[in-house]
Amino acid sequence: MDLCVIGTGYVGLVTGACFAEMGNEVWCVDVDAAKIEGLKAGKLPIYEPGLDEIVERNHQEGRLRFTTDLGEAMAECDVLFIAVGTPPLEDGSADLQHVLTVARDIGRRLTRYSVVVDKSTVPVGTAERVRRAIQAELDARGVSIPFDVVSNPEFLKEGAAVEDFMRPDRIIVGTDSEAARERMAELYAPFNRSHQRVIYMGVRDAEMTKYAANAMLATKISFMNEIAALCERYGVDVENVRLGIGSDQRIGYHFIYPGCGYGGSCFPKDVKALIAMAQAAGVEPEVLTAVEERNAKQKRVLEEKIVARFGEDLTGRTFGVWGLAFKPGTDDMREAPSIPLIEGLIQRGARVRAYDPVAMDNARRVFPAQWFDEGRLVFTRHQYDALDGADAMVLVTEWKPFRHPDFAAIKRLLKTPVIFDGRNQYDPLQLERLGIAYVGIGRANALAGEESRAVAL
Ligand SMILES: NC(=O)c1ccc[n+]([C@@H]2O[C@H](COP(=O)([O-])OP(=O)(O)OC[C@H]3O[C@@H](n4cnc5c(N)ncnc54)[C@H](O)[C@@H]3O)[C@@H](O)[C@H]2O)c1
Ligand SMILES: O=c1ccn([C@@H]2O[C@H](COP(=O)(O)OP(=O)(O)O[C@H]3O[C@H](CO)[C@@H](O)[C@H](O)[C@H]3O)[C@@H](O)[C@H]2O)c(=O)[nH]1
Repeated sequence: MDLCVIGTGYVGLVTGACFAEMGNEVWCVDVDAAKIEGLKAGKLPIYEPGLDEIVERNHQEGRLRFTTDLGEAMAECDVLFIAVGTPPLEDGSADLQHVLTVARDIGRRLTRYSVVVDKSTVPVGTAERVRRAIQAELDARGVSIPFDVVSNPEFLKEGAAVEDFMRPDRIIVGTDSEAARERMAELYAPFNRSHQRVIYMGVRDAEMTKYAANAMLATKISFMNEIAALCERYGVDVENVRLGIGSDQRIGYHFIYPGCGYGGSCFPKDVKALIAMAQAAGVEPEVLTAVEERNAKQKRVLEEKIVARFGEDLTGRTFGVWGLAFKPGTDDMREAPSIPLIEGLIQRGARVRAYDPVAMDNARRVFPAQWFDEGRLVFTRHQYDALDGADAMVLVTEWKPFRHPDFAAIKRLLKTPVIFDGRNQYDPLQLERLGIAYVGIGRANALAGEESRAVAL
C-alpha cells in the first residue's frame, strides 16, 4: 500500500519505517526541514534501538522516502497517518494545533477517497474535529471528495519502539466506516500472522482507550511509589512486596517498579489531559489527580533523601549522577526525573557531574548554558568519571551498564561511599558488606533513621 505518515518524530518515524519494512511504500512528511534533510542523508533525529537499520535499508531500497512537501507525498498515497505532537496546554488539556493544521493541509490537497488515520494521542471527539477541518477545506475548494477519519492510537514504548510496533499486544482501530476498516485490515494483516491483534471499535472508544491505558499504567506506578513511602516508614523492603504482589496474576509484574517518578512525553501529559477531559465533563478526577500529585512528589524524593543526609545547604558538595534520559534505551529528556533533581541540587549550591550513554546532547539543551560555563554542571565522557571526587552517587536511569557496576571502583572514586538508588537496582546488603551506604526507594534501610525504626516497633 502507499502510505503517508505526517510527523516524523518518535511515533511517525517508527510507524513509517515499520510499515516500509512490511513492504509498503511510505512517505514520511515533516515541517522540520533539518530533520528531513538529515533523514535523507541517513541521519536519524532520535535514538531508538534497531530503528537506524530499518530506516537505512528501506530508504536505500526506495520504500521509505522523506519530504517536507505534503502535496508530493499525497499525490501517491490514500492512507494518511497523522503522527504529530499533542503537548499539554497550560490547563493540562491536549494542544491540538498541530493535528488540526495537518487536517487543514490534507483538506487543501485531497484529490481522491482517502483514509485519514489519527495516530497521535488525542482527546475524545478529535477525529470529529479533524473530519470537520478537512471538510471545511473541501467546501472552500468547492469540491466533494469522500474520506474517512480513523482513530488508531499508538502504544509503543520508547526504547523498545520497533519491537512494540512489530509485535504489538493489540492494535486498536476505531472506525464506523466499512471502507476504512477494510484498508486498515489490509494494512495490519502482516502484524496478525500468529493471531488476530486488531480490536475494532468506535472512533471515540479508540480515543479513550489510549488515555485509559496510559492512565492505568501511571496509576500502577504511583500506587507502588506510595506503597514504597509506607514501606520506608515501617521498615519493610518494597522490593519484596513488589515480588510478593506481582506473582498474583491479577496484578502482574509489569509497571509496579517504584522509583523516582515516571517521566517521558506520554504519562505526565496524558494523565493531565485526562484530568482536563474529566473536569470539562463535570467528573471529579479523584484517582487521576492523586496519581499526578504522587508523581510530582516522587520526582523530589531523591533530592529529599540527599538533603536528609547532607543538609539543606549543599554548597561545596558534588554529586555524580548516572542517567539523564527519562528511561533507559532513549535519548528523550521530556519530563525526565533527572531534570528537577539536578536543578534542585544546583540551586542548593551543589555541583553535579552527570553521565548518560545517549541523552547528553539533548540534556545539554535542557539546562542553562551558564551552569556548564561555570562548571556547576559537567557531563562526563564515562560513567565512572561522573563519580570522581563526588560526595555521593545518584542513580536516576537504569541503563544496562549501570546495573552491575564495579562497586570497588565506585567506592574508590567517591569522597564518601554513598549511593542513592532511584531505581532500586542494587542490593542494599551487598553494598553494606562492601562498606557503601545505600539509600533506595522504599527499601528497609532507606531512611536508616530512628524514625523508621520507631514506627516499625
Ligand atoms: N513518543 C512516544 O513514545 C509515543 C507513543 C505513543 C503515542 N505517542 C503520541 O504520538 C504523538 C507524536 O508523539 P512523538 O513523541 O512522536 O512526537 P515528536 O514531537 O517526537 O514528533 C512530532 C513531529 O511532528 C512534526 N510536526 C509538527 N507539526 C507538523 C505539521 N503540521 N506537519 C508535519 N509535521 C509536523 C514535528 O516537527 C515533529 O517532528 C503524540 O500525540 C504522542 O502523545 C507518542
Ligand atoms: O514500573 C515502572 C514502569 C515505568 N516507570 C517509569 O514510567 C515512565 C514511562 O515508561 P514507559 O511506559 O516504559 O515508557 P514510554 O515510552 O513513556 O511509554 C508509555 O507511553 C507511551 C506513549 O503514550 C505508550 O505508547 C506506552 O504504551 C507507555 O508504556 C518512565 O519514566 C519509567 O521510568 C516506573 O517508574 N515504574
